[in-house]
Amino acid sequence: MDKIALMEEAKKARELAYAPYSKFKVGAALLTENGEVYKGCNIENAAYSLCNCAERTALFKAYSDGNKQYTALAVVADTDRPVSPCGACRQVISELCPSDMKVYLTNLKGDVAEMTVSELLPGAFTAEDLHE
Ligand SMILES: O=c1ccn([C@H]2C[C@H](O)[C@@H](CO)O2)c(=O)[nH]1
Ligand SMILES: [Zn+2]
Repeated sequence: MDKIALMEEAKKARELAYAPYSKFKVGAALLTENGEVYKGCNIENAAYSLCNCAERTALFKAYSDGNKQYTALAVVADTDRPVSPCGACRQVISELCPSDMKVYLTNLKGDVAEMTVSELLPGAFTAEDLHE
C-alpha cells in the first residue's frame, strides 16, 4: 500500500473518532510488514486525562493483535498544518516502531509532512537508557 492509500485509511479512521469534548477528530493508519492496516481514532472520556489519541489506538490495536512489525504510519486531523502528534504518542511510536520508519502527517487540505520516527522524537528516551 502506498502513502496516499495509507493516508486515505487514516481519514476513514478519523470519521470514527469519539471526541465529544474537544470536537477534534484524529485518524491514524498503521501499515504492518505483512501488508495489514490497523486504523485508530481518538477516544475521549468525561475524565479528560483518559483521552486516548488516534496514534496510540492504532499501535495498541496492532501490537495486542500480535502484529509487531510496522513499515509506515499516517495521521490526519483538520489542522492548518499537517497534524502534530503529542509528546506521549511520539514516545510510544519511538518505542514500538523502527527509528527509520516513515511517518506521514497530513490534514484535510492535503498538506503532508513526511518524516521518520527518529525525526518525530529526536533523542527519545529508550530502553537503552535504563541499563547501567
Ligand atoms: O496527534 C494527535 C493530537 C491530538 N489527538 C487527540 C487527543 C484529544 O482527543 C484531541 C484533542 O487534543 O485530539 C490525537 O488523537 N492525536
Ligand atoms: Zn497523542
